Amino acid sequence: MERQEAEIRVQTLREKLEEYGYHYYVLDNPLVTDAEYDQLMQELIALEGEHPELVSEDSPSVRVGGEPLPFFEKVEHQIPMLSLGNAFNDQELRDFDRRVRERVGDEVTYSCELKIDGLAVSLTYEDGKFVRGATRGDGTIGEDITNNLKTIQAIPLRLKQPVSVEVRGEAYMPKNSFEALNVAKVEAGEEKFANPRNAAAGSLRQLDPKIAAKRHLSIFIYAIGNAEGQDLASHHEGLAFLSELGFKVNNESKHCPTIEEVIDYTNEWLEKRAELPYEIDGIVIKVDSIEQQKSLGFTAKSPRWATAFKFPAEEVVTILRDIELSV
Ligand SMILES: CC(C)(CNC(=O)c1ccc(Oc2ccccc2)cc1)c1ccc2c(N)nc(N)nc2n1
Repeated sequence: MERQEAEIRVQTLREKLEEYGYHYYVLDNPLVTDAEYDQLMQELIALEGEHPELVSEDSPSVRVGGEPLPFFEKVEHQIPMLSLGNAFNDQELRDFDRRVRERVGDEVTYSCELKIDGLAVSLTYEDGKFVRGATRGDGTIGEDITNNLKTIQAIPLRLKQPVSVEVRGEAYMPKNSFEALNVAKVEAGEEKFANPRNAAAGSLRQLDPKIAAKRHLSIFIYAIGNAEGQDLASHHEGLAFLSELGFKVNNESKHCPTIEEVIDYTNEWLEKRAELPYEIDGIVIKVDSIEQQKSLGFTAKSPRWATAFKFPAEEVVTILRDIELSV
């Protein structure tokens, strides 16, 4: 195929793969079969191999992973990745609500989200292009794992709007990928991973992105770092904005007008968590109003306007349920 024709075909393939990838990995709603997707990807990789001058760093082909790195560079988060305070029972949730009301008054509503049991990462986009991804690290300094994150199909290489934004999310390994990986580990005589969180962290710490590419990781985006730049009034508007940009946002989040509804939501998901295709270790509760978030501010390392309601480890709940059933 001569160059001009190849250039047009490469562009067409990129657009198709980007659209198909978005529907399959972000919307969980495939437009084509895996075989058709893989066939188009192999055609793109072959054409880029014949015409190296056509390769660009935001081509979908980078998702199969490039060359291994000797080590990971350190990177400083422009906006710190803060941690969350914890609540372990309903009373501690009511205490959180009381402290919030003491500062902002009684007109407060909450946004509740599933707390995905994975690895917190930060993604930086310039003019809509994915330019850097990093681990949380100590909240200020993380490790540059851009090449590994590019292999996560749910991470857009190009946003639907050419905005410069820094977002945070939880990279995770779905339960079925975790089970399959551990079967392969046992067959290879290797040590199994203890849980999907360790498996996701271990995959993203690989210096060879071709290994990360085979681990079928995914991600849910849950915060805009430089939210100051956007004129968003509420947290749930922020989540809608992230979704409009093309990010995968968890759709189980719920707007809860009162702390009693927050408590109902935590009980609902403590019961339903086993049905989810990924592991969660709790619920994150955030004051929904950005203005109220600003007046609540932060402690040394956490927002006063958010907390995490922690669930007991999943296997413990399973054993307890078995005991209850047996008596
Ligand atoms: C609330 C926040 C801590 C994110 N927010 C931030 O990291 C953050 C960081 C600086 C901010 O503003 C500052 C800017 C400059 C200096 C200090 C703060 C605001 C928010 C958080 C942490 C973990 C989460 C998790 N595991 N799951 C979900 N679903 N949500 C989560 N949300």
